[in-house]
Amino acid sequence: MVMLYSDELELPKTDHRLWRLRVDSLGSEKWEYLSNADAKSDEQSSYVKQLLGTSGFEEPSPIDDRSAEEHSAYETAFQGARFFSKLQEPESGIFPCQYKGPMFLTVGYVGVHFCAGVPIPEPVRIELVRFIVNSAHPVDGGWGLHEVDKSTAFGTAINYVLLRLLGLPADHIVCKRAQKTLHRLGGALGVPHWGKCWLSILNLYKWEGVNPAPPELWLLPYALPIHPGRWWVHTRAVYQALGYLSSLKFTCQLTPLLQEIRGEIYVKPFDSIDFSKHRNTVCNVDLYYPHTKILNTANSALTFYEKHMRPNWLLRYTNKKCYDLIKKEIENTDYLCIAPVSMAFCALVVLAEEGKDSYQFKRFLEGFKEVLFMGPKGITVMGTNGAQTWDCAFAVQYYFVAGLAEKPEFKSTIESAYKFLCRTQFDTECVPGSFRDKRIGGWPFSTKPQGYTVSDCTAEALKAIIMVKNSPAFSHVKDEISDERLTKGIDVLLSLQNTGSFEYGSFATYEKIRATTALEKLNPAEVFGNIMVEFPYVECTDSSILGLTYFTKYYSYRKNDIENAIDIGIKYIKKAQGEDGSWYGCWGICFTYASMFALEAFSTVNEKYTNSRYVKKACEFLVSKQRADGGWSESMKSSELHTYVEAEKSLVVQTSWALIGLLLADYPDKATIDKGISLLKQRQLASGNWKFEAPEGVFNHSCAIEYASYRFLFPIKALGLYAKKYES
Ligand SMILES: CC(C)=CCC[C@@H](C)[C@H]1CC[C@@]2(C)C3=C(CC[C@]12C)[C@@]1(C)CC[C@H](O)C(C)(C)[C@@H]1CC3
Repeated sequence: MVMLYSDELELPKTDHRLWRLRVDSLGSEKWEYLSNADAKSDEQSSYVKQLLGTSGFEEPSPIDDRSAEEHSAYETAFQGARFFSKLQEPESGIFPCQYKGPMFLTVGYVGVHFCAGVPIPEPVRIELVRFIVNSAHPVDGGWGLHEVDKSTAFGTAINYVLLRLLGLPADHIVCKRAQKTLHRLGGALGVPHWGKCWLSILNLYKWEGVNPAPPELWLLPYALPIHPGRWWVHTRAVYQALGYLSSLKFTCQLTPLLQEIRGEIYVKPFDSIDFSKHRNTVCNVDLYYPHTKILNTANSALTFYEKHMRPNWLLRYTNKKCYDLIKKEIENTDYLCIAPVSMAFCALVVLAEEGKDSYQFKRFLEGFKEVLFMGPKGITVMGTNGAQTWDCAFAVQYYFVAGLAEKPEFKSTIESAYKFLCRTQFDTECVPGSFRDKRIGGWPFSTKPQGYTVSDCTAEALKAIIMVKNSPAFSHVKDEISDERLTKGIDVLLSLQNTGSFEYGSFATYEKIRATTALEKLNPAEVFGNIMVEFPYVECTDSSILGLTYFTKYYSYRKNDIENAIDIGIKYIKKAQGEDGSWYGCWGICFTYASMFALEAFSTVNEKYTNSRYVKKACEFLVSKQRADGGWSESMKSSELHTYVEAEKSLVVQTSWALIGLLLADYPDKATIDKGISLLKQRQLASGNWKFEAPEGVFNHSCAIEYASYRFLFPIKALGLYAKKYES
């Protein structure tokens, strides 16, 4: 076991044998801490034992005593699948994972509890502290936007405040180091917009120093491109609630503890600061997307309007409208809201409107349990309430690709993941007036109650389901979902393709692109890129094509529409290819991830290395990045800098992505592929596990996020494809 920083410091730790993960049939994941007595009659699941390293996890026995290199690719995939199947929660069918990385989400959970005066359960408090301490930068003791980032003012200020609110004294070594780093970065005045909002909510900053997020935007005619109903769903959701909170200058009561913290996070005395002068102060280290001139002008005008012109009646009217919209969001997502950032802001709005003892606020407190996730380093708030649908869809597909799905060892893994996918399809529409599209037939990224269709999640889930439905080995469950329901999925998918004036043929994430990307000029978040409107994403376009092409193999429903959609989708991908043959990926790291998806999409329309110049160029790009040890290793820096940057050493997931691309493209040089395959074999432990190496995912160009299942899913696929092609 690695010695964690929190252990070195002898910080309190809970008894990891007492944690249980409760998963319901719709995939909601909630951690519980039991008493010793209760724990005796309630065994930890296999997943939890493995994750927390408590005793009793039964590792698969080694294949035999030959060395890793001597095993075939098929045997390696098989062994990997044996391990991975043990991480499935058998009842629900999901593969839980601590979907962690971002370091700006826990403030939502702690902030809401603090504002409402609701105590955080002691075991959770202890583990929240551990997680933050264990994620501190090893050199300077600060925190960044995400776990593997350099220290920034945002990360350091917010996580410092959290540690203090969670009970760590200011003279604790962890706080002292962090404070020093924060001061070196100029103190909390330099935190970006969302950080300023949180600090203001916590009475540690003043709202007059925060750029406006006027709720009045909701009163504009929808025809205007700037109407928030046209923004990217996440930004829309965050600013809807923030508009309400900031316009009311929502803030919690000043306590002696807060007064102390006020004295710790700035480089000068709190009372001497004129906050109104710091709306645009952002620490250089934090800045990813600087303000445009037009944003600064708009902010100045709006600040003037809010201070001198906004009538009270108008504010009351707009906030009522905002609250109505928030209530709709709550109803559409069963209190989860689209993701934890907006969830916390919405919880505060509900606290303000309905009070701490209301049913609605209590539901939020319950809902928060679903985004907290325990791990060996402690507890953190995840990027979403999990990655359930996404991981199940891949698991089902890749076991099939590798020829494993129908093996007796794995039939129950596939059956329960498939049933989960069938249960997760949307069967209700959103409340009218929510600015949401039709969703019946679609699939989410996480769970059905979360309620948001994602294009590629719909496509990948559809594909996985069709595989099971058409496999004779699973004929007994083929009626779990009707063909008609699949056609509804197709309807949703087709409805998501951009066929208007924006980025013809592409797919975005949750909705069609609703306004020009020029709106990005008004991006106020400072630390993220591409957040204002939906964008054409190559990965989403590729996955959607995969779903559509696979569907046409078995069904003739809307044949012409689908063929046309595939055709314009492929054309879009060709147009989006970079000079060097690669594509920039937005949700995985980075050029390797996107190039794999593109090559897979091409392969389904029979464009391969020998007959397509696009494919040939993409293969050449990938091959040019192979390292001497046969592996690939793209770094998170690629996503930030938009140019290929290599990490220190070859990585299992990166290597798998590159290999999958090359294998599906029928890249002719087997020796190149062999070298990559042997790296995957060597990196596998005898149990079938592959060690976690580096975050695999990313969002908004700047924030890394971990997909814990990828280190199994993609090697299994790569090895399986190889075995099918080269091993008889
Ligand atoms: C800027 C804000 C609001 C931050 C909160 C975090 C969310 C925006 C992130 C966390 C997880 C996240 C990266 C996700 C996605 C969108 C943005 C999310 C929800 C999607 C659904 C986009 C489409 C992708 O292909 C894929 C399905 C992989 C991801 C999954 C996670």
